[in-house]
Amino acid sequence: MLVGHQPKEFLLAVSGLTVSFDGFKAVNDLSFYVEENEIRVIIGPNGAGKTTVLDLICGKTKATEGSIQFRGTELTKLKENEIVKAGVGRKFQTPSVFEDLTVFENLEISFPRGRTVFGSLTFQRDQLVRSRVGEVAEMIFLKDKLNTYASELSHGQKQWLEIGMLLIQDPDLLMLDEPVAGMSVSERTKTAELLNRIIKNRSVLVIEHDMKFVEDIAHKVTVLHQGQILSEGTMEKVKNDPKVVEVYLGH
Ligand SMILES: Nc1ncnc2c1ncn2[C@@H]1O[C@H](COP(=O)(O)OP(=O)(O)OP(=O)(O)O)[C@@H](O)[C@H]1O
Repeated sequence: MLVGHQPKEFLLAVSGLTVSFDGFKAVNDLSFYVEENEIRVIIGPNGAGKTTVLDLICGKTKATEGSIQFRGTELTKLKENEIVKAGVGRKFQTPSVFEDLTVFENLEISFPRGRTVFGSLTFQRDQLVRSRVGEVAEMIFLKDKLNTYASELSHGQKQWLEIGMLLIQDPDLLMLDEPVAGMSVSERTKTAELLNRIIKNRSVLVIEHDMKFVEDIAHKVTVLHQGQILSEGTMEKVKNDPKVVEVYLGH
């Protein structure tokens, strides 16, 4: 057993993770480890099990077997809302911002602990929320759009706003499913900049197909194929791995 050997600094330790859908193992005995302040990218062909891995971590899908340890907490036993409270934020592929609210309001309603605070604390809380909204808006390049309705934002700006709505909750692990799909080249560059900035306080787990973007952000890449790891390491290493070229990059 390697238990005593496993270093403590992993933020996320996935081991022996398996999920069967009517006997079909979409994720099959998968193990990988994400460090603090790491950007990990999961790549792989369609149907490899990438989205299912994020579904398992955020509790949307329950594991058939295996373990997901997050800072020592076993996530497979928790409900989705408990996993969010434990510090895991997940963004889905399509933006789900509130179109008829402004950027400010979208960020404000995402601030944790709800809006009802009684008595003298209200003022302090308002100040805190406003300053945090300002900080996050700056980070996601929307500082000058605070009063703009989300419906008027570009697709890329909506994606950033949704990242902001997660950031305002200060998660320790942020999971993003194809964050740059549909973005312009300059928006992609800015998104890479954004991710590199936000990992000072957290780790990021990204599913991505855009290899240029993966090169720009990944500290480490995990290549999935048929629910298992085909290859793992730096982008340089995996892109030169003949197995990866054969099943994914060569196509
Ligand atoms: N709830 C479910 N019930 C049955 N089968 C499922 C379910 N969720 C996923 N699958 C199957 O598991 C496999 C992995 O799907 P998944 O969406 O995780 O792949 P992916 O790597 O994210 O693919 P893509 O790049 O196309 O998004 C697919 O064959 C899919 O049909």
